[in-house]
Amino acid sequence: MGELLGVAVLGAGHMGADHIRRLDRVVSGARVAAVGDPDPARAKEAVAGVDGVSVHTETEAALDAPGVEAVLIASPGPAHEEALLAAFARGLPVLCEKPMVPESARALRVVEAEARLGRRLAQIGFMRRYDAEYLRLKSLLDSGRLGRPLMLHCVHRNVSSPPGFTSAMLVNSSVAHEIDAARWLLGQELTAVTALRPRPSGNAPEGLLDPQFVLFETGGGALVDVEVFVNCGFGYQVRCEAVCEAGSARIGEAHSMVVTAEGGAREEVPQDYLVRFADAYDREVQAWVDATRRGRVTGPSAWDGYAASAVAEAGVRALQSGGRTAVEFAPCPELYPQAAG
Ligand SMILES: NC(=O)C1=CN([C@@H]2O[C@H](COP(=O)(O)OP(=O)(O)OC[C@H]3O[C@@H](n4cnc5c(N)ncnc54)[C@H](O)[C@@H]3O)[C@@H](O)[C@H]2O)C=CC1
Ligand SMILES: O=C1[C@@H](O)[C@H](O)[C@@H](O)[C@H](O)[C@H]1O
Repeated sequence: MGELLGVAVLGAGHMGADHIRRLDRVVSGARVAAVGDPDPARAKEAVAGVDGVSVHTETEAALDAPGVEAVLIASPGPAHEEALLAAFARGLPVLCEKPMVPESARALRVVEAEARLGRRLAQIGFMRRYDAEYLRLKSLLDSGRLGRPLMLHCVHRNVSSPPGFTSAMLVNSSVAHEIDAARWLLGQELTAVTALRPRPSGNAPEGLLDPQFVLFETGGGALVDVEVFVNCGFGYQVRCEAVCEAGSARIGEAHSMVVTAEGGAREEVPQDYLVRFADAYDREVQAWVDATRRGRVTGPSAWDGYAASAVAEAGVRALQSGGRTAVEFAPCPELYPQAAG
């Protein structure tokens, strides 16, 4: 391994460009060695000012480029399976943006490929596990001070959805974060889901079921509800309140500035996830680089990625049918000791 971990970044769009900047200027111990994106203009724009990086339009060429020792996948979800399997075939450690693979059958193929290797190579980009507020909530719940958790009430709002965002993506791209966070916070699997569709907002693109209200049941008897609203228009808001036997705890309101002036108080609302979760992405990527340089793989696993996809898939079926839908899981390979979270 070189002095700095050489990373190939696949996908140089919104997230990929931000991760390239992060690897180049924020985290220590790594450098961007190669970028792969079928759109060379986008790739070149993302690497402007980055030294020693080669740009490729093919995944394989980026992974085989000189100096590549690890891979960060930030291409669209449907491209992740191929990229993960190509990284596994080369024994390269991977940080893969969520959703690991949107379809659960294909996500399972990734789990099975890693299990065949007999060692973990993949960390999945559920960055909320690295957010300071989520970490405090997790630590409080784990301490038992509030007793057993009974319910999580979650809110997930985006200013607007990107072009091509579908009704299913509200569940398998946006609520995917709450699915992982709930499994991790509660240490319980999500076993059934019901999805309700209120009247769509007039601000949502024609045909998009936005907002949605998604209710999960857990194996331990808790309930998790999520309001997801990806064209709310006013800001990026992610909240979570845990209601337990002996108290409740709420996160998601403490990261903005309140300006008091001219006879009133105005609270700033972040406009997107790159602002709200900036510290979480930094910690996530630093933890990945540090672990990789020590030859270890930590953080959310390929199994967590598969489980999130299986739960989200049941959520999409529930959205279509309007009924309660049970989640079906494949058996968990021994490589992943903790099935839930
Ligand atoms: N953790 C988080 O909070 C967030 C995660 N994401 C995830 O990051 C990933 C990328 O999302 P965005 O950057 O918003 O998308 P984007 O559409 O802005 O960028 C995607 C880029 O990937 C490129 N691309 C397409 N096919 C490719 C392939 N086969 N190999 C390599 N590159 C390819 C496109 O040309 C484009 O430059 C998705 O998985 C998304 O769910 C996105 C936003 C936030
Ligand atoms: O992962 C993300 C996006 O892909 C998704 O579309 C957004 O709804 C989330 O807020 C963001 O964190």
